[in-house]
Amino acid sequence: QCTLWLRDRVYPGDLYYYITSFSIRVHIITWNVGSATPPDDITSLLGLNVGDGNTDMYIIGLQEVNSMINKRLKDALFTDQWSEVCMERLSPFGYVLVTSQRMQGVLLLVFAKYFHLPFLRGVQTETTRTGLGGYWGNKGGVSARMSVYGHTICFLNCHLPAHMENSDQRMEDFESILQQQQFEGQAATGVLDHDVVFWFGDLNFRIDDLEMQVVKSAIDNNKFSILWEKDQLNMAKDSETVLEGFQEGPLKFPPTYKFDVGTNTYDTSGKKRKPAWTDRILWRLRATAPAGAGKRGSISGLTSGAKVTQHNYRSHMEFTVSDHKPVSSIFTLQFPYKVDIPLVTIIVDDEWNSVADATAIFKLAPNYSRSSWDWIGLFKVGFKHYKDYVGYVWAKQEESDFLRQEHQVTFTEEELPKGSGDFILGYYSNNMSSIVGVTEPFQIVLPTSGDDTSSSDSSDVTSEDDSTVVMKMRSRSPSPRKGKHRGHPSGSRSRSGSPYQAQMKEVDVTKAPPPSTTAETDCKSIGGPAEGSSSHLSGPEEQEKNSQDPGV
Ligand SMILES: O=P(O)(O)O[C@H]1[C@H](O)[C@@H](OP(=O)(O)O)[C@H](OP(=O)(O)O)[C@@H](OP(=O)(O)O)[C@H]1O
Repeated sequence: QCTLWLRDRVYPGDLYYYITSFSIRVHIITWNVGSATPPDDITSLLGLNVGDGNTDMYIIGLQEVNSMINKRLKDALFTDQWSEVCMERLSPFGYVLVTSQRMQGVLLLVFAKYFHLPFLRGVQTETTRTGLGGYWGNKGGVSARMSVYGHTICFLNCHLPAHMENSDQRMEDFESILQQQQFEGQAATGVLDHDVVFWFGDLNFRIDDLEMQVVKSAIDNNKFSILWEKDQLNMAKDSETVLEGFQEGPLKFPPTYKFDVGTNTYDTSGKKRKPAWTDRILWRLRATAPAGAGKRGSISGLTSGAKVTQHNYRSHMEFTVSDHKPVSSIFTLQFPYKVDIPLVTIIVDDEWNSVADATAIFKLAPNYSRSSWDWIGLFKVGFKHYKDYVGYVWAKQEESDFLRQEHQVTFTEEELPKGSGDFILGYYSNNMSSIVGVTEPFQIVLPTSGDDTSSSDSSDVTSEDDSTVVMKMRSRSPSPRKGKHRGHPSGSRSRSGSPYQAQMKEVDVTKAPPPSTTAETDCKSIGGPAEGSSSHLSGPEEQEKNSQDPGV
């Protein structure tokens, strides 16, 4: 989890506050899965068998995820098998899918421990196709960016062109991805503007010059250093400006390409590909501001000082379903300060023993911009994503509550699970499209009367075109709240269906650029970087709602 300690005091302008240093642990995986279905057990890939439970985030970048499988599942409103298996394995350990992005076979999944959700803000994703001169998404990059406790991080998963002779093309495509991926917001518009960038994927760089025999003999004798200097990416690091600042750990594992499927034997097919480290994980810290900057409150001065420590960088030979081996790396990211004031605080009793106990109090931060479409979800511990709720209530504020600091919500019997279990409450901000407040786990022990209402997984998949598929979560219930619609809190218009449905409706009708979120205001107010927003709301629909919303 986050370690936190007091380090220093600074006086930026009139503000007086503490700088705290904290760290998060990030586990990154890249794997060209070669259109294979997921293996039964990916425990060792995720390190769940050996981990100390201190990983805060999992970032999983896959390439060559079977598009045909996705197309079939898309019709059935399910997600792809790889996303499913990752969620299945990680959710029991408290990891929730924060965001995902898919472009044909290139898939990026971002997971975090559920209690980090309120501090992961401005989540946005991007895709860039570079296949067929930019028209086809079989090659390219998908990224996810966010601020993590006030520090901007971008994860970029690429599948670059194959083959020995295409080293220059790979570099060109990488540059083109960097140029094209622009996020909304003031401080971090491009990938390289983020405090920390992780770049990984099947980058497809090969080992130049050396004969097959030499390469294989170096591998057999664990003399990888002979190969390092002929690795095209290593060579490019010396000459390509765009690679300045990118760092990579030593390649102490055998080349991860190309294997006969089902074996640990390098390619014996007619193609006879030379082994290569095609699958890589690199990172880059944003250039530190000049000395002295930030003393009087410069934002750039305060965003510098991030430190990345790589704990391991390895391949996983035990996985044989693909012609590539997976590669993983674990990092600690250390930052000089931490934004940890949630926008919404929810207070709940330790136990709900009867329906009458099912209440909670929520408090909004003064700068939080609420929407009348905000809701509070009841999640079973081990939930997979923010739509994976058992029940929900609208985060209603009565007009008479307007000046009060605290607001109460009540769950009715139909929103509660039967039997007992551990649950949390999460406050979903419609403007920010994310959870902005969570409780600690509490127990619900209610009389059992029949079926288990814990939700089952499903997700919606929307497609902008044939090559880009964006997964958006939906309630796990087959048809959430069908036939038991809850009224809208304003009372002036009723809303049927789930909060998800309400949100999707708004997404459909809004085209205007999203507004800055209060999260960003929050960051700025303590000197953090201004952020982009992933909010989908603004424009007429929102204005119409605001005019009816007692809380706005
Ligand atoms: O044609 P594009 O869309 O570029 O895709 C290529 C081709 O399928 C390559 O096969 P071929 O060599 O028959 O052209 C294959 O190389 P290998 O079969 O050598 O692996 C590449 O695999 P990756 O190297 O895994 O990306 C894959 O990315």
